[in-house]
Amino acid sequence: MALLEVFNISKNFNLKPAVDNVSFSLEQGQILCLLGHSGCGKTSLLRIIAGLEQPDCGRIIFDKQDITSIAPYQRSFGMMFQEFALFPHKNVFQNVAFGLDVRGEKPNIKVQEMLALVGLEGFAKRNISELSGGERQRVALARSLAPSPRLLMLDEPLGSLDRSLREHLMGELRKILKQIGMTAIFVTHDQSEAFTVGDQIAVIHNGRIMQIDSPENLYKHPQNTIIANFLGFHNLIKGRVLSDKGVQTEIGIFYPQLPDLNPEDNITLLLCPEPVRILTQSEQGKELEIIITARVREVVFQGPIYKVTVQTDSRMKLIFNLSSAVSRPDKNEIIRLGLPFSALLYVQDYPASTSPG
Ligand SMILES: Nc1ncnc2c1ncn2[C@@H]1O[C@H](COP(=O)(O)OP(=O)(O)OP(=O)(O)O)[C@@H](O)[C@H]1O
Repeated sequence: MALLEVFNISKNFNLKPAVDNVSFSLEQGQILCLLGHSGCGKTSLLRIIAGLEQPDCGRIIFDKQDITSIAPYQRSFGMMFQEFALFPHKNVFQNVAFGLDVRGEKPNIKVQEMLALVGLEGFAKRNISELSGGERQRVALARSLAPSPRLLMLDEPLGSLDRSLREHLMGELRKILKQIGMTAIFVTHDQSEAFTVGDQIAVIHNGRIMQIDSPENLYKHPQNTIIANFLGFHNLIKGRVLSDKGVQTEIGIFYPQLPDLNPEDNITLLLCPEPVRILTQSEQGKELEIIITARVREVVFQGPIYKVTVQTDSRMKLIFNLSSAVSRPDKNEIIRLGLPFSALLYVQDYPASTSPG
């Protein structure tokens, strides 16, 4: 049974849709990430759920109650923003106690509990100016969790931190939210953040949800070209459906799993960048393997992988992730690459003739 249900929410600003017919549901204790480029409508959607903005149409149900029109404070939701706005003149304890004070609750035990939860025991008397960026974010998290919100909304909470700290804190954040079973919506434009923190990810484009899925499903089965591009997949290959359900492309005829399509339909296939291997000169490809012969154009070492750009005879550029445990291919070398057939996926063109679900 879903805790939060959002039905057909839309919101226009100056006649332009910021949120466009969005529906989704969220179970108790789940973390949903709203992922998308700047300006795609993530914050607007969050503000509508928080009650800070009224939708033009649609309904929001929380714990079986229609909350679409009720005031933000009556929703008992928590929020944490990138500009965490801690009170600089109050110490750590007073900051975390803020939401409890407002409700007239005695803060002592709860504040200590929250500081322990975020790994800041012993920090209660510190001034905010004496904290690092990461410690401030922990205080902000403790402050938003202290009043035990029914739903926590986080808008780019790690955006202002440097990369290594962000990477550390995103894992911590998920652990903390899971430890207390908090239901949360987390807004980010950063794919790795969404993959680390979310149970579910909703990819948003022009105010619409393109796909809502687990991180793994999203990565393994991006449904359309917008999502594939957003996830950083480069190998999008145009093709034409043949009468035997094969697909004619510039680099050969393939037989990927296809939805119900007609012969002569023009479609796009995604060739995933991994797993891929280089075949030796004499080696035959394995059964059920796609083989591509191409010239190496660029090799970039990225730790566990080489990012290898190759160019086929038909001048198509493709990019693959090759394990850096094998020897580095040379620039201009002609190589044969082997990929499993499962690396070739059908992706819907977007915008398409039919709108996404
Ligand atoms: N109060 C407002 N008045 C007018 N236009 C607005 C308002 N709030 C948002 N918009 C517009 O709605 C669109 C979506 O904005 P929103 O802030 O929701 O996007 P976002 O995905 O959160 O972006 P970012 O990641 O940059 O914060 C943008 O085009 C923005 O300019």
